[in-house]
Amino acid sequence: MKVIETDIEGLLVFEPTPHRDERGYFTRTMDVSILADAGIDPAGFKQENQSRSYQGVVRGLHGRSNKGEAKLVRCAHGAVMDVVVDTRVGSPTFGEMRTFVLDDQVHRQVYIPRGFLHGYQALTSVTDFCYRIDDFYGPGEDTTVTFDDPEIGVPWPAPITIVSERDRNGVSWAEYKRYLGVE
Ligand SMILES: Cc1cn([C@H]2C[C@H](O)[C@@H](COP(=O)(O)OP(=O)(O)O[C@H]3O[C@@H](C)C(=O)[C@@H](O)[C@H]3O)O2)c(=O)[nH]c1=O
Repeated sequence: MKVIETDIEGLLVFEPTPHRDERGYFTRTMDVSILADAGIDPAGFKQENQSRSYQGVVRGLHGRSNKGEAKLVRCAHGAVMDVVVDTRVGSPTFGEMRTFVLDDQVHRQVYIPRGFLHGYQALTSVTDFCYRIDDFYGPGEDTTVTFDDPEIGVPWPAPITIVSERDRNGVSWAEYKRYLGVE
């Protein structure tokens, strides 16, 4: 499993080595020693979640108030375009967005530290997305910035088919920055 640092502090990509044969494939999806070497406490994860999305579905951009929530995300079936936005006040990359294609071929995972917005678009007819989070679900702490905020400008690669009510009612990035005490 390769650990790839990105140009955003703390944002890491994990790239396993899948073994393919006539039956299908085998891949490791988590290794506590590799996580620990990368500075991530594997015991810190409290929940693992899985969601299924149909082609074109967009989820996000989601954040969490108070201390935030770190995530280790991957696409178990199909493909997504994953997107993160650094919302850590004082970070040199505050407000910057990065995107990653995650799929069931390369099996890359992204570790998203606390203090980011996160979202993704399903690119395949049936898309299963799995992620660990380092805190228990806190519905009262959900925050949502609108997926189509023009200032953030996420380059969603496919026609958008379904967006939840929560996500349709997200706030603008300008409003979120005011909430963070920026600008
Ligand atoms: C995330 C979550 C949702 N739920 C419930 C709440 C609701 O009834 C239903 C669907 O929730 P949501 O619409 O918020 O699900 P979803 O839009 O998939 O939310 C997720 O989006 C991606 C982009 C993330 O980054 C995740 O952290 C999470 O926010 O599941 C839980 O019970 N536990 C959880 O941990």
